[in-house]
Amino acid sequence: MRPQVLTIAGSDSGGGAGIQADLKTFQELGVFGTSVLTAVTAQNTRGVHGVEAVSPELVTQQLDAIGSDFTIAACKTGMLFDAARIEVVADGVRRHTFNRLVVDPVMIAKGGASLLQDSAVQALKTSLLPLATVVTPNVPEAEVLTGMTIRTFEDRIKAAEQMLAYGVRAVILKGGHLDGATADDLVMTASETFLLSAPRIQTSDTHGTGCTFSAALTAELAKGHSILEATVTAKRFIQCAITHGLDIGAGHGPTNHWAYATHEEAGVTLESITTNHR
Ligand SMILES: Nc1ncnc2c1ncn2[C@@H]1O[C@H](COP(=O)(O)OP(=O)(O)O)[C@@H](O)[C@H]1O
Ligand SMILES: Cc1ncc(COP(=O)(O)OP(=O)(O)O)c(N)n1
Repeated sequence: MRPQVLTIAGSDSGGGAGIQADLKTFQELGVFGTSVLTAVTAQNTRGVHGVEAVSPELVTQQLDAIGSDFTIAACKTGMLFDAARIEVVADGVRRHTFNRLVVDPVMIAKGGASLLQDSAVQALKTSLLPLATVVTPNVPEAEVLTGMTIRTFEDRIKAAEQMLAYGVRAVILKGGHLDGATADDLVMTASETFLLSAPRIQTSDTHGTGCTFSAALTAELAKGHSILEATVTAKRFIQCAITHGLDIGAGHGPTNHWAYATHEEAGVTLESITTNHR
């Protein structure tokens, strides 16, 4: 039987991010995708033009519909909108024992639109992160979660250590927003730290990179792979998807969810890092 997975996220009408990116990624990686919608955005490659949240009651009904009928091998969260939705999602994850949980702490879209209310950050930290197997912040999201300014490599290590202390099993601090010839993601568990790197692709077509990466990670965890194995495959998936972009729309275009199946991936490396933490 195919592993069944769940994404709890917002809809991107443009199809490059959110629920749509997650389901395309699940399909490409051979797992059966289900979804719980938290919000609907009117969105295209140019930006977010409108947002409306789904009621907490309907979020709960969706979670219960999935949890009572499917065997969810892994689950991810994306856009959660506000503290009320975070609380019902955390409650549903607990009640239905969705054990392998990837939290992509989506806060701001590439165009600058807010996808999470500022007042929801505390709920994210105290209600959802303690349930998470992996949290996958980009640098601005990690700054909000830790209250730190992240500039140097040391800052990234300290921020990841702080986020581990929120109760997650692993932190992937993504480097898409940094400069440099490579896009480097810091991967930290309680016992090990790694730098996962790939050549940085010069493109503005990076809409939905974070959603796609976390969905690929979720799919691979659902297949029973370790956090590290799943992370490496997710990096390969997103590297192919960015490298072979689709040039759709006039703004930040979507990545190519088909590319992993049809192209060789080149250049992903994993390096063990020695740090002072346990
Ligand atoms: N231009 C790029 N070239 C190669 N990899 C990239 C590029 N931009 C982002 N990535 C990678 O895509 C994944 C998502 O990261 P990021 O873009 O930082 O997330 P988000 O979409 O949440 O801001 C990470 O593995 C990151 O290193
Ligand atoms: C509905 C919805 N969810 C999430 C995002 C953000 O996606 P992300 O992968 O972080 O990509 P960018 O916004 O950085 O392109 C979104 N835009 N919409």
